Amino acid sequence: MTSYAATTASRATKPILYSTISSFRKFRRNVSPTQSIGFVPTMGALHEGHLSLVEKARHHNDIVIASVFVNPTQFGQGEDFDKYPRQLEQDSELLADYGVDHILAPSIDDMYGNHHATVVNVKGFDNIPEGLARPGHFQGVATIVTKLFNIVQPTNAYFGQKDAAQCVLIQRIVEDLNMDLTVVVMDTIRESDGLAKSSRNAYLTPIERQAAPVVYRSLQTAKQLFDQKPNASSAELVAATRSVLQSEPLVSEIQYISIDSKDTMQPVAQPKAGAIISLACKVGTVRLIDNIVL
Ligand SMILES: Nc1ncnc2c1ncn2[C@@H]1O[C@H](COP(=O)(O)OP(=O)(O)OP(=O)(O)O)[C@@H](O)[C@H]1O
Ligand SMILES: CC(C)(CO)[C@@H](O)C(=O)[O-]
Ligand code: BAL
Repeated sequence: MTSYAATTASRATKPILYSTISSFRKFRRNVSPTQSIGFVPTMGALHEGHLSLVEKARHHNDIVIASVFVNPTQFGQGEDFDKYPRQLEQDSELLADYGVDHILAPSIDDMYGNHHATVVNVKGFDNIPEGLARPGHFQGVATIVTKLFNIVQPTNAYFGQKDAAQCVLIQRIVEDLNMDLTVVVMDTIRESDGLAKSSRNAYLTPIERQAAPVVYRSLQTAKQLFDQKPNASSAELVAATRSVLQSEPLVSEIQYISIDSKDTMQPVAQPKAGAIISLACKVGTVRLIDNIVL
């Protein structure tokens, strides 16, 4: 990452934290239409992946807004909603260092109330591999992101390629619902050993953490095979990826390995350059996802 944080370490103004949608709206109504707003939605527990989005937003907008909201509707039964790390104070300090102007962190009650009945459902996403692995997840994401866009009304919104299907989903919503904003997708930020940064990496035990880079290594193996043999089928590339994952005893479950169109995230049998290979697996009990572009 570049050194924006270092140059702003002594930034005079701290971000303003809004814990209610109505207090945020009072501020938002007074923003001049000539000012651009960069928006970074997050679930908190921030790391350099999130901060790369903030950094980009800071460089390209007059005002930068981040949201911190652990959205219950995108977690399925038995998933980690309850234990998802929550550390708003520490996140606010990081966002201050990176030059964020405003933080929206509403409660679940404020966001959903008692009578919430509207959902946003983008056709097809229940049937892609990540949608099948997490039933209801994409409806939850589509609904909360639409709500956040309505509240924040950003000029530009920033998302990470690590959640590849989420990026395609959000681009679809913006186009289909004629939203007047630009979606910017940023590369996945990795640890030095290749593991994609993720808030959920904190769940890994030290020994699982040592094993976890196998995820990225397995994807790189597929990419190398594709580079050597551009007519390789998806089945061949998936088999190569699977065999690397299976060589690591701490990989306890492979949920899917899939090669998908970059525009729709629908699986393709014969990949072309630009297709995305993505996977979800468990290292110990921790579910990790990752992808790379072929
Ligand atoms: N390593 C990363 N590089 C770039 N962007 C990232 C990275 N990790 C997360 N993001 C992006 O940050 C935004 C907020 O993601 P989120 O708060 O879910 O973080 P996360 O670390 O992916 O958490 P999780 O553990 O839930 O996967 C999303 O747009 C996501 O794609
Ligand atoms: C976009 C998002 C903030 C919606 O809750 C979440 O899915 C995430 O953090 O990627
Ligand atoms: N990073 C995507 C949010 C989720 O896993 O629920």
